Amino acid sequence: MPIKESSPDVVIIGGGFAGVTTARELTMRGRTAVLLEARDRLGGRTYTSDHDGHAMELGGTWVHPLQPHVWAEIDRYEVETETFPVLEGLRQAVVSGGRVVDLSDDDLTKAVETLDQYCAPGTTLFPEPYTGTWGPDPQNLDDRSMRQHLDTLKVAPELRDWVEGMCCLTAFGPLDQAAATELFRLYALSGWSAAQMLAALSATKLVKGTRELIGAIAAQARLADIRLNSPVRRVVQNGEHVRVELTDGDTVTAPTAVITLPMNVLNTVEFDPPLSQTKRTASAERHAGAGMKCYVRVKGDIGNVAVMAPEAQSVNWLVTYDHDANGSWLIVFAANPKRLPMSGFDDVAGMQEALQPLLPGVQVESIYGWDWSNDPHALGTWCIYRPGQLTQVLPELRTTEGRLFFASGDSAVSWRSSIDGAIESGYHSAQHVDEYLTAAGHQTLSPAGLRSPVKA
Ligand SMILES: Cc1cc2nc3c(=O)[nH]c(=O)nc-3n(C[C@H](O)[C@H](O)[C@H](O)COP(=O)(O)OP(=O)(O)OC[C@H]3O[C@@H](n4cnc5c(N)ncnc54)[C@H](O)[C@@H]3O)c2cc1C
Repeated sequence: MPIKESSPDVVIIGGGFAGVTTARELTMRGRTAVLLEARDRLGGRTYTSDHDGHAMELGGTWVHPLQPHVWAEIDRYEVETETFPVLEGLRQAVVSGGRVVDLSDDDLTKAVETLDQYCAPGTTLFPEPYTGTWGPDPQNLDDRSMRQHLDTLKVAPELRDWVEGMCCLTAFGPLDQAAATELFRLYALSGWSAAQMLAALSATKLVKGTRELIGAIAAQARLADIRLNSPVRRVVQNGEHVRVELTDGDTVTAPTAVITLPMNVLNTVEFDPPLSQTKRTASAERHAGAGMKCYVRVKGDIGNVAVMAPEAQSVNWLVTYDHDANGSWLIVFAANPKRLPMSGFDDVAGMQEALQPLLPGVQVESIYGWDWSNDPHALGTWCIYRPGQLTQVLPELRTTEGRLFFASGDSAVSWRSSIDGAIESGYHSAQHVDEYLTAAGHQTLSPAGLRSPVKA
């Protein structure tokens, strides 16, 4: 049915995990929705792409049982997971003092203990991390950057450089722009344990990719009319409804709308009346996540290796993804792509130069990745707040404005900046919309798929 003719209960803007979960949860409540997604695919900042025989994750990848919402979905749809990277025989190293220092098991234990030390304020700052609240902050840590907090760490250079590399991986942006509290929060969510945090952030992935999971959720959103290639340009609230205008001139009207746009993208859509000043300021300032993740094909079998590097290096982490007789695929993370001596994903020589400090002598054959920061529908990577944004921005990003409800991994209660957070926000937004519609007297449908097979 053309969008013009449909009259759903809700318009959902955005088809990432937040939007698709909202659509499914609304279906479960007998509510109809039109979901408008700008891209030609679902998934948003998760993107499983087939390349060289691999289902490569160009965006969100790692999931973990400590993340309750995504794990419940994995369990529900019986999605297969696998451990990654291959820990057995993994050579771990850190770039320190201009050389590659191999880390023994003892060294790694010390490095993880140093990370515990770095994250220790998370114990008092986030005593109940799953509630999205925070404790007293007499030292005003909310205003501290990761860089400033690193400067308080007095340890051996190799340990400091390893922890600095971890900060780069988490911030995925310049360390003076990322809030120290972001790492404390992840530590608290992981049971106040650096070892568990490392596992939560990089140990488990989906065998067939995140597309299998979002596909399973979308398949159950039976009362949602999911429209791809449907970029929204304007959202107008007037009287009894919300009118959503697409760039192609089409419109869709409903009593409510759920906005799942990334925080950095909010200002690219016109809202009438305008969104709150705090939401607009947050979107203009952006969060700090602006790094580059890509897959790099190198010559020869380099074995299973993971190398961490501090901020002075243009590449801050690499890990073997796979290898065969002819070569290996690496996953490469650069927290600050402006430091990279390369012009684009076709600049093999630039990437080869960037990798030398981590893997001396390595020869690069090709690069495969996605430029999230210049992607108009993302304008950044995962959401890492700047100093001060936790207290000044987060509660407001979730706040309903009239008939507009907000859901996003960027404003989730617990595992914000992850797939889990996006799913969690979808649960909440659907519940809030349903309550609103019920209070306003809108009847629910009995969705065909949910009707009881038992005849009275
Ligand atoms: C490189 C990278 C690595 C990551 N690694 C991990 C990881 O390992 N584990 C993890 O849990 N998380 C990871 N994340 C974070 C995770 O992917 C996100 O937090 C999560 O996917 C966000 O989901 P969302 O639905 O809130 O937002 P999005 O996925 O961004 O969805 C928003 C949707 O809105 C659409 N949209 C934008 N503008 C418009 C418009 N005008 N009209 C209509 N639609 C529009 C977008 O196209 C998009 O589909 C990573 C992210 C990146 C970028």
